[in-house]
Amino acid sequence: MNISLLAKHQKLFSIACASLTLSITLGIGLGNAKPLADISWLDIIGEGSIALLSLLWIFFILVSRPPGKVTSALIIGLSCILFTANLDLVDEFIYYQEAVSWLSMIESIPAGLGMLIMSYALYQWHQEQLILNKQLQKRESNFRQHQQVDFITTLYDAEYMRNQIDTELQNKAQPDFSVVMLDINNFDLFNRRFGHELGDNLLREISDLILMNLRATDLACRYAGDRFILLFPDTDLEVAQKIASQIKRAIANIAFKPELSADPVYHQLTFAVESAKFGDVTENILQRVSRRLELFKQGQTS
Ligand SMILES: Nc1nc2c(ncn2[C@@H]2O[C@H](COP(=O)(O)OP(=O)(O)OP(=O)(O)O)[C@@H](O)[C@H]2O)c(=O)[nH]1
Repeated sequence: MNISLLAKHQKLFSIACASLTLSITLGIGLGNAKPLADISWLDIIGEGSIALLSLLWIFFILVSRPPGKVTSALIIGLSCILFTANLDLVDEFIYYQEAVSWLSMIESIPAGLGMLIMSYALYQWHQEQLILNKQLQKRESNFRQHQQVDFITTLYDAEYMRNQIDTELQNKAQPDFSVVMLDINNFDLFNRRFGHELGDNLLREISDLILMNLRATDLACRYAGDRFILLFPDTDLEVAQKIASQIKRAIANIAFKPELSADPVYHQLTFAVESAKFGDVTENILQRVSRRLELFKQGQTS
């Protein structure tokens, strides 16, 4: 839930408010109050809860979803339902005059329309989720654990990678996966020159570039500081090396422009690759790839 999202939904917020006020003023303005004895409190509870829940749903959608087609359709659909629910609620307290009996006849139309719009919104939401799932695939393997997500890059952390390597080792008698460790060169210098906040932005941008260059089955995690770790299932050393080189080239060719400056800063990565061996345990693989990376960093050869 993100209350600041409300500011991005001013139009949708106005539509929901308009539906609320219009239904109440229409109902009250065109009718006369019922005597207390004629009021059915059971109906009020039923119809009131529909109106209240529609309002709650509108609120939670507005503070949870970014602007877009799906959010708009959900709010417009719910506002129509809210309109009918409110008219229903209000007419528990009033009698309509003869001249406006049409109001009772048409009051359920917005709800029907709202359900139709909501159905369209839910279908679009489903399509949106399919696309998001595809993007998520490279960020997570077959297990979801949100506490293990790195706050800055939104990649999973080292612990998650350890669990995934454990799973790979347990699943196969002869392990056939490779692991790549990547480190940004001179990241400390970048931090000192441009500040930590821009350093965080750079980590995010590099994570996105890494993800773009992975295959659907690969997994990227943030290992520590300016270090990332990748898991390539069913992949030998040679192929892993090739993909890591593509990532390194992609990042080396991107012109990062910190502080709205037109002067680009280019970044180099150093990486090391290791393949799992028969009888390996996770920590051995991580130590090997980390040691190899340190060697490369000293010579800056990869
Ligand atoms: N902005 C930002 N900086 C971080 C974060 N985590 C670690 N760092 C910084 O990353 C830098 C890592 O420094 P080093 O390990 O010396 O890495 P380096 O400067 O790239 O040096 P080489 O790897 O030898 O090229 C330090 O300045 C840390 O403060 C983070 O989450 N955000």
